[in-house]
Amino acid sequence: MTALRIGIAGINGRLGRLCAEEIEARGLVLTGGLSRTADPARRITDDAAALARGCDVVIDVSHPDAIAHHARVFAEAGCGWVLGTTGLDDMAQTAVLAVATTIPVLQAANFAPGLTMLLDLARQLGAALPAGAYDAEIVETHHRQKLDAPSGTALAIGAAVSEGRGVSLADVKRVDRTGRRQDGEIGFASLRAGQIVGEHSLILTSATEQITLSHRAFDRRVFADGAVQAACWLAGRQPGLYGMRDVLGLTRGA
Ligand SMILES: NC(=O)C1=CN([C@@H]2O[C@H](COP(=O)(O)OP(=O)(O)OC[C@H]3O[C@@H](n4cnc5c(N)ncnc54)[C@H](OP(=O)(O)O)[C@@H]3O)[C@@H](O)[C@H]2O)C=CC1
Ligand SMILES: O=C(O)C1=N[C@H](C(=O)O)C[C@H](O)C1
Repeated sequence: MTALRIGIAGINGRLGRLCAEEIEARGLVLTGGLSRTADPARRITDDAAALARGCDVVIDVSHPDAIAHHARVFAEAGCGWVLGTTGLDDMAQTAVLAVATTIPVLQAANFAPGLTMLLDLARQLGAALPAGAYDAEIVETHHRQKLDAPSGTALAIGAAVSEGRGVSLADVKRVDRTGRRQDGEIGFASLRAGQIVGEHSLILTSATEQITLSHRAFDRRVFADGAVQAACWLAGRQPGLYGMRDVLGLTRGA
């Protein structure tokens, strides 16, 4: 059996570097990386197509502006795509969905297992606690270098609550909190400070009680570990769009 060949788009970034370490720690083959600055001595190319041709799976933790291009060239190369980059605009997200008919794509705003579980719980709470009685607010806190807001994870939590409520997040999402709160809104607040790795809370408040689901990542390795686990799981799968719950073998709960 030949060893799984994994590449990393965004290999010089905070998470990309840790994914490289995790691949090597597991004895897997790190084929190379993608950066805007090639470094052949470290097997780093600036050509996404060249990287993809030599890989079974590419872990993508790069930048939203690169995603539409990656979609095109990874589909041409026929490699698997573990996509953790967040902050995608509608065009990039549409490109991701389109190539998932050609190659296996695993998209996850958050590779941590605990957060994957939290999404299921958020959907259940959304379904159980009526929008007219329970106000949903999502608070996320990250390091000062983070580019996108709300975080991809916060949006995924909002989407899970919306799904439970049978509505589309786009119709109820509120980031600008000027004005009176309307029933059914899902509000987002983003804090940026220091080197905080990533914290998310979903707060549901009625007139008489409050329930909070919280997750705190205090070591970025939780994401690197999940990303590499996802790459191993994705290799050789049929084309399609997958998520971390598939990797964890979670079945749809009530
Ligand atoms: N799914 C998950 O669990 C997680 C997802 N993330 C997401 O992963 C992404 C990367 O995060 P992080 O590692 O902290 O970010 P970094 O900024 O540290 O790394 C991103 C890398 O992408 C490259 N890059 C920057 N701009 C561009 C561009 N315009 N086109 C192509 N490449 C570019 C840079 O490398 P170079 O200069 O070498 O080109 C940079 O090192 C973010 O979207 C973040 O939200 C982060 C943590 C967890
Ligand atoms: O940029 C980060 O750091 C993180 N980004 C992801 C997101 O936007 O949700 C996941 C994690 O919270 C860290």
